Amino acid sequence: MTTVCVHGLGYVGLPTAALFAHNGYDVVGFDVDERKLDRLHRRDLTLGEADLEAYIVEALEEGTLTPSATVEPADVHLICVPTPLDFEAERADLKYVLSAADAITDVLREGDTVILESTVPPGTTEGPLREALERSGMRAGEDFYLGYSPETVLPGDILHELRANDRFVGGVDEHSTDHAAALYEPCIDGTVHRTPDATTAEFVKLAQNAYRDLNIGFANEMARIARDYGVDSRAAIALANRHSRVDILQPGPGVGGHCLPVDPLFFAHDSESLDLIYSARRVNDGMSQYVADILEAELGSLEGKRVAVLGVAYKANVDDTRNSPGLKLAQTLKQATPERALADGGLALDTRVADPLVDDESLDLVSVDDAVADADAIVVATDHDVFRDLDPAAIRGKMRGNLLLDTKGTMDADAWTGAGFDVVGL
Ligand SMILES: NC(=O)c1ccc[n+]([C@@H]2O[C@H](COP(=O)([O-])OP(=O)(O)OC[C@H]3O[C@@H](n4cnc5c(N)ncnc54)[C@H](O)[C@@H]3O)[C@@H](O)[C@H]2O)c1
Ligand SMILES: CC(=O)N[C@@H]1[C@@H](OP(=O)(O)OP(=O)(O)OC[C@H]2O[C@@H](n3ccc(=O)[nH]c3=O)[C@H](O)[C@@H]2O)O[C@H](CO)[C@@H](O)[C@@H]1O
Repeated sequence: MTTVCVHGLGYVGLPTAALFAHNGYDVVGFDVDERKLDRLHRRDLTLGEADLEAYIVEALEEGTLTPSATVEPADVHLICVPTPLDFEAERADLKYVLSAADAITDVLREGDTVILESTVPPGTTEGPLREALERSGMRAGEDFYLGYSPETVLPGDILHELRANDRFVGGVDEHSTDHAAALYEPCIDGTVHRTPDATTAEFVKLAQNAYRDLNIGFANEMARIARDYGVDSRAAIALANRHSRVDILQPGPGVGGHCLPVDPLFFAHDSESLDLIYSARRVNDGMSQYVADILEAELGSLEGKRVAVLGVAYKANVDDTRNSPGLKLAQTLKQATPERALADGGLALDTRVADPLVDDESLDLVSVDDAVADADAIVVATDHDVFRDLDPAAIRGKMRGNLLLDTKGTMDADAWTGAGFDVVGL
């Protein structure tokens, strides 16, 4: 039986380990975080995706997936470790990838395959990763196989996308590409595309996320322009999308998560040709200030006002707050009352933040009821289903004011207007 060692059991590595374990491979999951391994041994999974949790637990129960605190020799090593970006330097921090490579070097045998799945700047597999692995004394493409295959699953729908998405696989030579592709082919329903080389596969991953960030940036710019013309941006976008060659995404309070605000900037690692990519980042990052400006315009002034921000998960129906637009908006609002006004005896803006899906003591969250109590305005920053179930009349009864600023276009505007709200969107 082919043995696989997965390095890094996070959002990407754990589902991937389970995928291989369910498809006839004998999988060891290695992570440097012993608490994570402990939780896996106790079957304590909190991924927020029930079908995925069941799938992982099944692999653990069947013994085809074994969590391990040591790196084991294996026919295949899959690297799924973090690749943070140093925003100032615009350089990816490859220390986790290189430390995984060092660990692999200790157990690497002739004929083994190493595949990097983490998102990285183009050239990482052919360059630093290859160099680190060849310290074993073996040559990539000759003594062992080396390739890159990006993960493209959408958080919120990971199990389905893990099996359904097409995959891109590029090796440092043709044999490496073939070995890596043959590994994934029996496990997924999507097509495995062989890319000309590893660098192209790395590039494709970044292109996908940069394109999505750009498209959302365009939608956000449309929303700003539409407001200037008194046009409903979402209605206009829906109509524009009726054209078979137009597919504009939706405006919102910013682009959050672990990937879209970060990955496009990986292109800057060894290129100075970025332009639109920076513009999209600027537009998307500017949305929290834009939403704060709309709020101020609608309320007349922010001084002494109470605002409820609903939603700090970075997107609908997840509990992940990394690069959260809702948190950034709350932060922007907290800094919104000018010091001058405060010095003149003015009152600061009181912002209260709620998200029933997020359980994080460091965030100072309150319940939705507490957030809206005596509030002048509600700003919806995440399109969770639970917010659509809120009762507008009951909420109106608790509030001082009647403004609903729905940045995601998710609430039933007629129902909220009917309950006495002024509903404003992006
Ligand atoms: N989260 C996503 O939706 C997503 C999707 C596609 C690609 N990616 C990319 O996949 C990579 C992993 O992301 P993630 O979200 O799974 O990260 P994560 O933080 O959830 O998990 C990474 C895991 O790696 C472990 N780790 C760190 N160094 C290690 C080492 N040397 N050896 C073994 N384990 C180590 C950490 O303890 C952690 O458990 C990143 O490059 C990310 O950009 C993420
Ligand atoms: C190309 C692509 O599809 N990549 C996906 C992406 O996953 P993600 O979860 O980060 O992506 P999104 O769901 O797009 O959310 C991001 C933010 O954009 C906001 N948004 C979204 C749509 C819209 O119309 N208007 C918006 O404003 C949303 O609220 C949220 O804040 O990266 C993963 C890791 O690389 C990939 O694996 C995964 O395939």
